[in-house]
Amino acid sequence: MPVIRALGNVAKQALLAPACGCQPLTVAIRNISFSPRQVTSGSDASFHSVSFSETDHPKVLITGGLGQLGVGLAKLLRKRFGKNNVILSDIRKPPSNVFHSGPFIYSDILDYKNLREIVVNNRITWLVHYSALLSAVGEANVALARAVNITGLHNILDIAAEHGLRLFVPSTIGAFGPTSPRNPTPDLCVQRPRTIYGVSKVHAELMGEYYHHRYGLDFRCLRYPGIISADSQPGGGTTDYAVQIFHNAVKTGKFECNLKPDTRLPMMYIDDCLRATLEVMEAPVEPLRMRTYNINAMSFTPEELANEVQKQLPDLQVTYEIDSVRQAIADSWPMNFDDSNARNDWGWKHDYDLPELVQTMLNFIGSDSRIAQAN
Ligand SMILES: NC(=O)c1ccc[n+]([C@@H]2O[C@H](COP(=O)([O-])OP(=O)(O)OC[C@H]3O[C@@H](n4cnc5c(N)ncnc54)[C@H](O)[C@@H]3O)[C@@H](O)[C@H]2O)c1
Ligand SMILES: C[C@@H](O)[C@H](N)C(=O)O
Repeated sequence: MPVIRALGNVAKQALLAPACGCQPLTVAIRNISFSPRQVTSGSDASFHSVSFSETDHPKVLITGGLGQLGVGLAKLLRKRFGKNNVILSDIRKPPSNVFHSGPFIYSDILDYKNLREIVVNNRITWLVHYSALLSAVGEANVALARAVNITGLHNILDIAAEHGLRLFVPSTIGAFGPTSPRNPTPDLCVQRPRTIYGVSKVHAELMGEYYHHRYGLDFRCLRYPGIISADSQPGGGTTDYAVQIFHNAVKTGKFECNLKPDTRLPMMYIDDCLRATLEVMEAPVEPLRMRTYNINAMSFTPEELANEVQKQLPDLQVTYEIDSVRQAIADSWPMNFDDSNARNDWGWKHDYDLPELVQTMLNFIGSDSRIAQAN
């Protein structure tokens, strides 16, 4: 493949002569949807040029879509872009309501060719990469977390660069560690997390930004706080207690918390999180001074959350049985998140503070359990 070899030579020259600057190379690469994997492997794959008119809706693929966040995001994006323009994917079997609500496809992010086939056959233009092992589950299975969160991400980056996709990868408050400023934590500061989850997310931030600067990849990343949702279960994180308390409060009136009562962490209601994701994906390029932004809504401790729930359900009894792994993780994470750059650059604004969050969660779970009892 002479074109690929020629590109490889250009890339080598650019690396050997950094004084020339990489901008011309970046522009050339961007225009032909260059994939670093194609050049280094010398594969026979052809280049793809994806052109869409301004009025076309994006064609979106969501990986890891059956977790806490993916189904809600698919619903939001389908409302905006049309049901068939948003494909959910995962390695798990979808429940029937999800299967019947729009396109679903099997996709293992560790299988590069399968991913490429899906992107090509469905003419994907936006990729939302949700697959991951979260903080607590990751510590219990470091090898798998490393494979999914790091090797999987490499596949995603290469596919996105190769096919000129707009790529969203969420990061997290977990991308910070005990040596980061914790109250508040700004966008740019020391990031030395102590979990495989955090390490893999810092890696994702850096690799995405590198691909953006080096190859022109349209990479967008938000660092989410702990996300709280009523109709989807968290996948094994440190902030899961803040979801479980609502279910237990409604169903049993008792909750055993696995974090200490004064553990303060940034949190957000799922509707705010998903709206932020859509907004940053739709944002024009010009105001995006950075490619990775903190977003925040509120910060609270288990005790403060319990007090707010008890305003509605005064009989709720909360006890504490500390999980040492989760506690150590939480103690190394931000207590308050500084998201002023997101607010200034692309207009981020949250809707839900603690009282609205609690009211909304209890309404949702309460009505859900009343329906279940009636059936
Ligand atoms: N939920 C939160 O509080 C939160 C906070 C910050 C960041 N995030 C990030 O948002 C994203 C979505 O989070 P979530 O809470 O929905 O996660 P989750 O753990 O609930 O779901 C992750 C999904 O990834 C899938 N998956 C695992 N291995 C896979 C593979 N090899 N190929 C394809 N899919 C695979 C799982 O089956 C699962 O459905 C993650 O990247 C997470 O790090 C979440
Ligand atoms: C904070 C977030 O990344 C996830 N909910 C976790 O606790 O692991």
